[in-house]
Amino acid sequence: MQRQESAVPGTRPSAIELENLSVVRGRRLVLSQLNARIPKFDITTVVGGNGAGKSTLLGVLAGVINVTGGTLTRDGVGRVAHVMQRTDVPDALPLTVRETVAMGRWERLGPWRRARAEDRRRVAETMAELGIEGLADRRLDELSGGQRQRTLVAQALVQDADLLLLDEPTTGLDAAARADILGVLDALPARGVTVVHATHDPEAAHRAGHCLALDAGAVVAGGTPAEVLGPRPG
Ligand SMILES: Nc1ncnc2c1ncn2[C@@H]1O[C@H](COP(=O)(O)OP(=O)(O)OP(=O)(O)O)[C@@H](O)[C@H]1O
Repeated sequence: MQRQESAVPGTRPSAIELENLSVVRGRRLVLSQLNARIPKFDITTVVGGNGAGKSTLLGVLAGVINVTGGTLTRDGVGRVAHVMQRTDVPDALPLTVRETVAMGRWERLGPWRRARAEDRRRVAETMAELGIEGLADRRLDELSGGQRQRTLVAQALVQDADLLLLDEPTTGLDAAARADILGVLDALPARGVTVVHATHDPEAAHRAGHCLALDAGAVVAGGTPAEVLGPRPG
């Protein structure tokens, strides 16, 4: 039986509520009657095996995958930034790290796409936060996987979005890159950002206020990471 979620009095208000949400992709029902909530100004981790529906759920939250049934209610969610799985991003674009991060500001620029001092400041500050300022003039195709991933996270952060969605951002990274990215995410709720982070990494999944476990396109558990995953590893 599915353990469905409902808002418990005293918990943070929801940024997003999903009710009986279904998604068909191709001819396959990939999310089925899903009920879940994403608490505001908190980190929600999404766990589940390969094919459980994590990326599809992020795509729905990003508004790039259409729902087939059910409802999605947002509250106070304006700008959304989405860091897709690294394998879904072309890595041979002839762009530098600085240009790639600066693309995250495009939506904020006026019709002439002229970066203002504030845009340049946010790009520089975010590259420093992710430890890639020394790579600013390197092209994406000259980076390691971990350096490229830091760049993609920086491009999302610089958008100053209300909702940040990340699909397995630490997969395949060394311990330092992983710790840097997770440390940056930890600080976001206090800055008024709601974070949803799909991960296969048990320790990362615990670094959240809320956790959703998916299996075969359904939420099988939702609550605190300890409730959903058991005690923290280590
Ligand atoms: N475009 C598509 N057309 C048809 N089926 C799809 C499509 N994209 C994904 N699926 C199917 O939807 C299901 C959920 O896929 P999804 O990528 O959301 O899972 P996931 O939990 O993110 O998996 P992983 O951990 O492997 O990234 C899988 O069975 C997958 O084969």
